[in-house]
Amino acid sequence: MNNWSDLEPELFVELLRSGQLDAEQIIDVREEAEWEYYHLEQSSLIPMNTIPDRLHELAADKTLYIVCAHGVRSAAVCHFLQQKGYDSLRNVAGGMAAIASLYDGFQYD
Ligand SMILES: O=S(=O)([O-])[S-]
Repeated sequence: MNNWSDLEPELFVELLRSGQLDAEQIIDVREEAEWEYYHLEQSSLIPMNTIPDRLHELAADKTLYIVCAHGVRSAAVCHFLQQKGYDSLRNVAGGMAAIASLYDGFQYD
């Protein structure tokens, strides 16, 4: 059974705007260069390939919103974290490309 689900970017941006999410909850799993190109202030950069070594940095008691560029890597990370026992995970569908456009009209790619 899946312990994670996709979250539509519109709903994610609503949560973001309402100030309900903190940087500990928004995990950006892209690479550093992608992060430098565009990122959300209130997010944490933990590139996908570093996740296995950095599990201790992930809050186990909060819902985690996993983001990447388009939602592919983040889905893989959700799958991995589920196997590690995390049970409140959201894969933000469409990734930063969708979020950037909805949140501040930025054309990501
Ligand atoms: O970031 S991505 O894996 O969706 S291209």
